[in-house]
Amino acid sequence: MIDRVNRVVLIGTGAVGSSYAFALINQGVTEELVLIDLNKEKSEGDAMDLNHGIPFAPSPTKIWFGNYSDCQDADLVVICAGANQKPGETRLDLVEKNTRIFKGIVDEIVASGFQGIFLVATNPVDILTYAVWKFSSFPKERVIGSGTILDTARFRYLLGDYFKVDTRNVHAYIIGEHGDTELPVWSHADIAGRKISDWIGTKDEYQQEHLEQLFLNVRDAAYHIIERKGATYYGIAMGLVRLTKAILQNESSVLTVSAFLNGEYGHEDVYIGVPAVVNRKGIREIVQLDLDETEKVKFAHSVSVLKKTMGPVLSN
Ligand SMILES: NC(=O)C1=CN([C@@H]2O[C@H](COP(=O)(O)OP(=O)(O)OC[C@H]3O[C@@H](n4cnc5c(N)ncnc54)[C@H](O)[C@@H]3O)[C@@H](O)[C@H]2O)C=CC1
Ligand SMILES: CC(=O)C(=O)O
Repeated sequence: MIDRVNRVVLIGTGAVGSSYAFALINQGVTEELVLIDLNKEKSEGDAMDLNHGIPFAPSPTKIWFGNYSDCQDADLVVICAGANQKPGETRLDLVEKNTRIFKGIVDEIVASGFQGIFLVATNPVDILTYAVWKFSSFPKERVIGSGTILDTARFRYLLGDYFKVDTRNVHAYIIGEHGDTELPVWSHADIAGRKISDWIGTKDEYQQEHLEQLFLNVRDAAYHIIERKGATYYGIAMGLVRLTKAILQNESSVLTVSAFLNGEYGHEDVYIGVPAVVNRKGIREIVQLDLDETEKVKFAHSVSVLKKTMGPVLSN
């Protein structure tokens, strides 16, 4: 339970940021929420609008349009600022633009005296989480990216839908880059303790090729949504609230986040999506799944694509 006043500072109140703010107050997760955006008018308007919903919230949240000095007393700074993908663009296409934006933002946050935890959602999220770690010089445990939390949620949702079971009984992870090289960990995917591979064939309609297509729908979900409505935001907003709760309420929950690898999974010096135990201190530990050979190769490919992309941008 919350035993002190928690403050969350949100940088970037666009589609993702404002959806996060809305979901956060609806779940009564923090006592204070500060909104910051380059577009001050929008951010100020959001603070007014959200405050008017507080009488309907499960518990009060004090919300205001603020500035970087408010980060000094923050427990968590969540960054959703920056460009999003236009139809046809990949997340990696955003790397240069958003890294430049992040340098300015992180410098301001650090200058405030902030001592809490960074949570990054802006894309390409794995590389920008690495950039925050590098620009801030914070301990790696206190810099977290949303990683594949959304992809894992999409995977569980689609598996639950396919097998007609509650998604909360589906235990399955998407790991790797939050992007085109991500992979499903089929070797450790189960429903209620029974491996997904064992469900195949138990009914005529359960077929392996359907699962392959299901994963492609997970991997390409952002493209499918962006084609239809220009951006995705509700899913990630709820994922960010889930992470916020795990952190502020010291849950030690296992969530797939972008975490710094220092030998885990046989790789180092990269932020990438893996299951990790998340609590008030940030990332307590990475959960190392015993990947099969195919999964190891795919994961290594994902690591190499991230390193190759961020090399020219973050090498100095
Ligand atoms: N990690 C994930 O799973 C997901 C990540 N995203 C990413 O989240 C990011 C934000 O997406 P949207 O909210 O749709 O974009 P948006 O364009 O609606 O909002 C971006 C906001 O950032 C603000 N901003 C830009 N530069 C800033 C600066 N220097 N300081 C403060 N604020 C600044 C803008 O004024 C704008 O309000 C994108 O990079 C997008 O790709 C989106 C969905 C899922
Ligand atoms: C945009 C994005 O990263 C997503 O919806 O997965």
